[in-house]
Amino acid sequence: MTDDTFAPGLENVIAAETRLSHVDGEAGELVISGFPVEELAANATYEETVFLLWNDRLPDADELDALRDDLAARRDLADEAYEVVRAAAEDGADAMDALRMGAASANLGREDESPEEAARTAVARFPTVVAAYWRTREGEAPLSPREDLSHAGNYLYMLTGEEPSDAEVRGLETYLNTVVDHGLNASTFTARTIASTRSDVVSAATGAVGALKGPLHGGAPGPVLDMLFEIEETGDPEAYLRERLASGERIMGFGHRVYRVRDPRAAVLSSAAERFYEADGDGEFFALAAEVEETATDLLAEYKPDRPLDTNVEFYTSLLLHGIGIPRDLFAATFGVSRVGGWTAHSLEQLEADRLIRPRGRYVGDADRTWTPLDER
Ligand SMILES: CC(=O)SCCNC(=O)CCNC(=O)[C@H](O)C(C)(C)COP(=O)(O)OP(=O)(O)OC[C@H]1O[C@@H](n2cnc3c(N)ncnc32)[C@H](O)[C@@H]1OP(=O)(O)O
Ligand SMILES: O=C([O-])CC(=O)C(=O)O
Repeated sequence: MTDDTFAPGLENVIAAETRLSHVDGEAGELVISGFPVEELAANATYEETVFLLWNDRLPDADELDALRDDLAARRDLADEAYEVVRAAAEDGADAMDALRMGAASANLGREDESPEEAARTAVARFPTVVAAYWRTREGEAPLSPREDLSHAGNYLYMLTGEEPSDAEVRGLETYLNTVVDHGLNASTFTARTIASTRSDVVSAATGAVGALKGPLHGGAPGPVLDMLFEIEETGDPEAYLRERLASGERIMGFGHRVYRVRDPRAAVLSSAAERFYEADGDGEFFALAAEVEETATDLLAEYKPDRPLDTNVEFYTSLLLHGIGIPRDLFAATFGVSRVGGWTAHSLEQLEADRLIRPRGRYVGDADRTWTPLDER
């Protein structure tokens, strides 16, 4: 017997078993490989986080050194991959399109790698793709990755050409750890679907970039920052937000498929971000953002009383990344630089499960057409 239950958007459908992360949407809690996000985000390096996801335990000191060295040695792209990224930047592609093209080329010269090795190659090379794109777009030559810097530190170095401060590295690591994995979100589901066909990890990560790009998923933080600057200009958060809501627009950085309360990652990112604004004497901008958050949640309750809509991860992502100095146009791609850790771990888990993902559709088209020859239509 077949079950004809239709779940548009697959809402509440359990499509995989995973040990990687658990999202409790009612309580507003996120557990990543056994750790509350608050604990992991603030303490781990990104290398420790990906080790944890790939191995289901924390590394000891030797294992961590070995992973750091291995990732660092994989950072540089093949010349042909740099060409792809350069062509994308010179053609005016946005960062997510460039990342998709670069991701697809990330294992050039290494196509024979095992799934575990391909996972490391993808994680190691995503920052190089994004930084090479950015430098080219800014009219500067891409910088070679530095093996002596951490994953996060090297990404910042490749973007700016300067060695980042410890605070910037810690801020970025907190961000990368916070957003590395989040249940069966759209891009992760995409990666798992691709892996379920016994395809490869780099293909899975490349498809996932395409899913992350959309404004309902990873594309929101750029528009959040634009909104905050526009509100700073007008000086009237309530009037601005009312106008948006009255015209039926969605407020970026709010609402979530699973959370019915404030996304726990908002608190983690907000406290990491606040330090940068205070240190830079820009506390007023941070305070404005907090006022916008409060006003937006009040107005969302007024305009959408039937649906609890609260702050999601993207609101404070925009503030933290801006505070660290990541360019606005790279926010979504920097999300990809983190989430590739989750995508690769899910791909490995799905390869292990070895079950083709293939739901059904409910056919709502015509059922009784007869063919009309071309000259009679
Ligand atoms: C990392 C991430 O992916 S986090 C999400 C990042 N995306 C954003 O911030 C974009 C803004 N938010 C949204 O578009 C949505 O809240 C989503 C896509 C994240 C989740 O949406 P869904 O679970 O599909 O909720 P759904 O679309 O059913 O929304 C329910 C109702 O709330 C409204 N709503 C949801 N989010 C918002 C919002 N941010 N602003 C205004 N209204 C909203 C919808 O318009 C809908 O109203 P309706 O029933 O009157 O049509
Ligand atoms: O879980 C989701 O649907 C979206 C999200 O917050 C994420 O991918 O981090």
